[in-house]
Amino acid sequence: MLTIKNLHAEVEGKQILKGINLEIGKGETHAIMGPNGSGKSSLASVLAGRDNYTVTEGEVWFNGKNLLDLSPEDRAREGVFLAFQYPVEIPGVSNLNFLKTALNEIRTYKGLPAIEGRDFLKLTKEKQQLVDFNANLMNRSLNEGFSGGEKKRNEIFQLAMLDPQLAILDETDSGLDIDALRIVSNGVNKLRDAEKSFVVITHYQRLLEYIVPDFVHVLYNGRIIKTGTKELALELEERGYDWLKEELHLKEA
Ligand SMILES: Nc1ncnc2c1ncn2[C@@H]1O[C@H](COP(=O)(O)OP(=O)(O)OP(=O)(O)O)[C@@H](O)[C@H]1O
Repeated sequence: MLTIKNLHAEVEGKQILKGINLEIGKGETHAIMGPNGSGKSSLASVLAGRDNYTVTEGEVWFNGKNLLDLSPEDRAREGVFLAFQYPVEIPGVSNLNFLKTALNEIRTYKGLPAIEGRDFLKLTKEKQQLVDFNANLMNRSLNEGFSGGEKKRNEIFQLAMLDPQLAILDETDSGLDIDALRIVSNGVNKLRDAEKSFVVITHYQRLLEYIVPDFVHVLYNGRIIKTGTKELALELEERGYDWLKEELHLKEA
């Protein structure tokens, strides 16, 4: 479903991604770990199409389409979803209106009619219960005044509502209390199925005890330097990243 080949990207003239290769199959969950500044969020941004990044080399294919040729909006309509590390507040736009507009954009793109008000409310209730999202937050302005954890939980609610094929979760666990971490992880697990793929960016192995990945990749200085299974995350938690640099004879970033 997603193939990344030799992806290089820069921001403000600085090379950040230096040859990423990654293959994500349908229904798979991949975790991306790596030291601060290694390029994890940059990879998420490039996949979502943030315009301050310039792709200088490489290819990204999503379900047979050249993702890099598509606008950020069309990537979202095609089924790529990014849960932000720092979700933005949009005062004056209610959470529900935002979701209805986004959902209808996707439906129109797929040639489907706009969702009926009644069906939308039914879907909202169903998904709100599925991911255990506080109903009171749904009518408020999008993320305005939400606590850090509420914003992260809202990202998962949006994910449930929009039902993308590929969800990229950028440090969704940061800022969550212990209960919220479990709730958010349960929400993600309920959304996992044979058709949907997840890329989970995290610093902590703890999250991967809840959302068990099929693969764990280590991103270092703009490249994936090691791939393993969930045991690799455990090893990183115990040993940090320095041993890997030594093992692979890598220079400092
Ligand atoms: N707009 C920008 N201008 C200049 N440098 C940038 C910009 N955005 C990102 N960078 C740099 O790109 C590098 C990679 O950043 P990125 O946020 O992708 O790392 P990360 O692996 O997600 O880090 P963290 O774990 O700290 O979130 C960093 O050195 C960062 O300073």
